[in-house]
Amino acid sequence: MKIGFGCDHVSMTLKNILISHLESREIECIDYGPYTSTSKVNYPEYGLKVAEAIIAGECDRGVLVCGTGVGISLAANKVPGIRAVVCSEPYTAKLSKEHNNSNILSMGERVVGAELAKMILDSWIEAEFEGGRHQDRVNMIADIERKYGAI
Ligand SMILES: O=C[C@H](O)[C@H](O)[C@H](O)COP(=O)(O)O
Repeated sequence: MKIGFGCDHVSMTLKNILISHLESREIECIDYGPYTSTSKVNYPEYGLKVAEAIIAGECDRGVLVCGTGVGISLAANKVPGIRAVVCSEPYTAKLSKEHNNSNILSMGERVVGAELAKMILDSWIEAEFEGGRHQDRVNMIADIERKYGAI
């Protein structure tokens, strides 16, 4: 499994901690930036980079971090086929994969501590989409994208 990472200027510390955590589990990570925290950046740019990398098949899933996890996930969700979720506890992260087939997990560096963030990430990485009735509902989300000409 290959995981793409993106963040903004307030969330590089948590991004780097999460990359090291997954690498220690021998999970391949691709960092789509930013790579320095010296200047302010705009989260939509990095949400888009990771979302497009998933759609292009460069990585299987993505992890995004900003102050709250909200802005960067909103941006990623504008890319058709992306289902990005903001989580601040492991239960929602797990169910977002099992039921909603989320392909991006987003968290807030100003919201969750590093140890909790690792737990949230682990529960999401280990979860698998259950399909069945949940596939029908995910298909209905794609129908909404189709209705508005996004796919
Ligand atoms: O949803 C947006 C994120 O939380 C951003 O990380 C946040 O808005 C950045 O704020 P500032 O530019 O004031 O550091």
